[in-house]
Amino acid sequence: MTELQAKIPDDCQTMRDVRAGVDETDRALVALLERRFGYMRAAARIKPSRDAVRDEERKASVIAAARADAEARGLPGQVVEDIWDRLVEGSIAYEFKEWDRIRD
Ligand SMILES: C=C(O[C@@H]1C=C(C(=O)O)C=C[C@H]1O)C(=O)O
Repeated sequence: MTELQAKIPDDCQTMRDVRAGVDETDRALVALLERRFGYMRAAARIKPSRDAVRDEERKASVIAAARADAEARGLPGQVVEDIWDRLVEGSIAYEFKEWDRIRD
């Protein structure tokens, strides 16, 4: 990942500073999503059965870990849980598409 240039939040003095920080952070998050979706393509390649794509037990554990991590950092747990629910559902949909695509 490229190095971050924007001011840290506590050093921001203007909305220009804030928005530069938000935009830079968003680009970094999307780069991490690119990596995470790459693991979904790997899972689609590795899982032998289509039935294994959706794993509810793993989904619950991934979301609980994100929530616990967020709360330990002083972030709102419910917000992070909701984001992760959407992220994992989107990941599962992506993994299904990929599973079908490589076996067609
Ligand atoms: C990548 C996996 O496939 C799915 C995607 C998950 C995720 O986005 O974290 C979690 C559970 C699975 O339903 C997996 O089984 O670990």
